[in-house]
Amino acid sequence: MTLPHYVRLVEVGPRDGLQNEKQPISVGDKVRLVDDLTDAGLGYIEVGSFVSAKWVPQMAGSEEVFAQIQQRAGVTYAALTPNLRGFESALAAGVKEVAVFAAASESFSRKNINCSIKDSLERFEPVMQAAEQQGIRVRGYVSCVLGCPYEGEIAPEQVAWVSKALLDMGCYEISLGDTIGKGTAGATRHLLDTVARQVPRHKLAGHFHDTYGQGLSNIYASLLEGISVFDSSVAGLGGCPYAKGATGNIATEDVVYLLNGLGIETGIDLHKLAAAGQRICNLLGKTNGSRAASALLAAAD
Ligand SMILES: CC(C)(COP(=O)([O-])OP(=O)([O-])OC[C@H]1O[C@@H](n2cnc3c(N)ncnc32)[C@H](O)[C@@H]1OP(=O)([O-])[O-])[C@@H](O)C(=O)NCCC(=O)NCCSC(=O)C[C@@](C)(O)CC(=O)[O-]
Repeated sequence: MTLPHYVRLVEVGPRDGLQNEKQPISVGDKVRLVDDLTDAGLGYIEVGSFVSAKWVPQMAGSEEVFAQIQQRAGVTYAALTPNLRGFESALAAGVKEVAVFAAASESFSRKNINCSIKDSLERFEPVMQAAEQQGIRVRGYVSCVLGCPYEGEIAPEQVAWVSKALLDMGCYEISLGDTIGKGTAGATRHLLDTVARQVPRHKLAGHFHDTYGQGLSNIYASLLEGISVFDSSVAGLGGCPYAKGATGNIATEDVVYLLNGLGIETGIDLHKLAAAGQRICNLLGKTNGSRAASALLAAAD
């Protein structure tokens, strides 16, 4: 398998990265992060989510964040919407692309969005219809594709089934989430091989959390399987409120460093990205989760 010439990165730091933070983060600080990421050359930024503030308090204020960010032409600024109410709020905030999120695990689905997988797909139907009417593209997420914090192993066939359901519903791309970061390169290849029988590879994206330190190798395994879209989080921020112990996504800086080494184009300025990641880490009082950024910043001192 030849590697792709271009990889599209979906920056999920402002959403997946910040949603799990315990301390309050001001709208201004979220806006600054998104603007820094735009300036670093990210072409797709998941800015926030329109979910219940009781469930995920940190995402309250997404409307204000959308109102205040400096949107650059050609960059996609997206939001998560779990139901029609969320979609309508996103629309009112001027959001041009949304994502719905399902799970391959029944238990995780109930913990995360308080309903079964089947009910979640039914909830997404009106979102899909409204989005089509408004000309808004919808991305689909599937969580727990390489393991569930409540059920353990998840059959790849189950992931394929949920992914196909989202595709058939109208999602233009399906992001496969290793929510607990337990997957290995071997498991990733096996998963992709199974899912690709139901969903074409060019419609799949990889969303790897780095809990077990396997994120980069899972991305490389996915590249070998013909996947060219990856979600990542600046400075490796994040976790999942419904997956105990899960760390952030693989750090965007580390992915860019990997891709640069493979001669794969991303259009991202690694130095600006590293500075953006360090700025938000300083603000949160966190250690930078990107090895590449930490090394670059230390070398520049
Ligand atoms: C889906 C619901 C709302 C169902 O929540 P529910 O309690 O089943 O639904 P409900 O309709 O009974 O609503 C409960 C309350 O929420 C309100 N509500 C209802 N909808 C909305 C909305 N859109 N925006 C704001 N408020 C809303 C509604 O008005 C009501 O308010 P109350 O009457 O109690 O004051 C809830 O479970 C929820 O918000 N869950 C959030 C889950 C979440 O954001 N999880 C993290 C993102 S997913 C993720 O991180 C995984 C991913 C994508 O990164 C991939 C991976 O790594 O695996």
